[in-house]
Amino acid sequence: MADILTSPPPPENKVYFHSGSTPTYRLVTHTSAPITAIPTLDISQISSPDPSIRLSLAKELVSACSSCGFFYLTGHSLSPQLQTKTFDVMKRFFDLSIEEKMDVHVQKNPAIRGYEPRGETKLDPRTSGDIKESFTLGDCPLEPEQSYHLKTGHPPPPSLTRPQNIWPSSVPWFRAGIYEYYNAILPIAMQLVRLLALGMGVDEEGFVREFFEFPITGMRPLHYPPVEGEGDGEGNVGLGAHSDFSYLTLVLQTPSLSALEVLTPTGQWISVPALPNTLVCNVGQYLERQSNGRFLAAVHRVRNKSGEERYSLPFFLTMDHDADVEILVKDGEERKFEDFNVGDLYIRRVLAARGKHPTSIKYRDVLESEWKYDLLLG
Ligand SMILES: O=C(O)CCC(=O)C(=O)O
Ligand SMILES: [Fe+2]
Repeated sequence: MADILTSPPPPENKVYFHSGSTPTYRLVTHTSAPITAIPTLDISQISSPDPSIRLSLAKELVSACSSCGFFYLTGHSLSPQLQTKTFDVMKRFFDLSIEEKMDVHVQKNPAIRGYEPRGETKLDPRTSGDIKESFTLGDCPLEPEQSYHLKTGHPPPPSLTRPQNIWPSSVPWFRAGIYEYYNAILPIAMQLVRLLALGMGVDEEGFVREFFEFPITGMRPLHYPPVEGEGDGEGNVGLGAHSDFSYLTLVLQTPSLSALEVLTPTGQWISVPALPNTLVCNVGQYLERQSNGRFLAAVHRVRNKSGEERYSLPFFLTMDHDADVEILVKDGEERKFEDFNVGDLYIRRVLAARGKHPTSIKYRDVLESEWKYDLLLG
């Protein structure tokens, strides 16, 4: 079945963006009232013994995911100290010399993770490249910080012979600092998953067991230098318009700067300024699919016109790479997506998004239907 987002575009009322592989567009609707700001979900009462409080949070979350696909998250357990320390760690990393950073360049890692300098990616083809630098890491059963054995009850697969992340060995504080944040944000993302399950009317425990035992995760420290100009064309896009290749994304951004912009369902770009002690969260393509399009993988971009250096840290939660996902089609609803295997979909998107990487080149002549998540392991 054709993916609704990649079938031939109608003549007007559409916005183009990058979805990880093929050029994609989204129709602009004119039916709902315009959204001028994203909603806020305050989860400070998430552990309340009163089930009605959790249920009402779950309903708020479902409403945020279906109305705009983006929301602010407050009342979470990330301490202000950890947030400050994490920004410090990111700044120190990006302040290293380009030679030191290129030592962990993404091309040196078969698992397609590592450092990417300014201008190397181009999510919007009209630009000369995204004006940001980044460092990508992700799930790895071999890295002790991720407690694979504890989470799954079994040791890492013996076929896995080397770690999937690469780390700059001369600056151990970077790995330590990034993992401190990773291990604080993952449980918050899982709190949202449980709320979503409750909100969608499925059994929470079963949902987590089936899809989130040792999920695909990604984290990407980002540095955006300031850019000039009003237009969204060449030269001034930090990160081009895209929807996320995740289930849920939680972003920490430099406090008090405005740079992130979200495309509302009615087609307006709205600013999502950083608020103190507040995360920005969004629905990714996996959740959009699983929910049969009821939840929106909202399109967003970054333009840092603040005149200051901006740092941000998205945490991308996906699902277990071996999970088979059935689309939750409601009675009377038209099915919009095919059921899918998480790892197969993931690898297709990753290879397409990094076409010049040695791993992508190696598998270029292999049938796409034969690509498996294991490509990243080996
Ligand atoms: O920098 C940000 O605020 C957002 C980053 C983002 O959208 C991404 O990495 O997918
Ligand atoms: Fe994104």
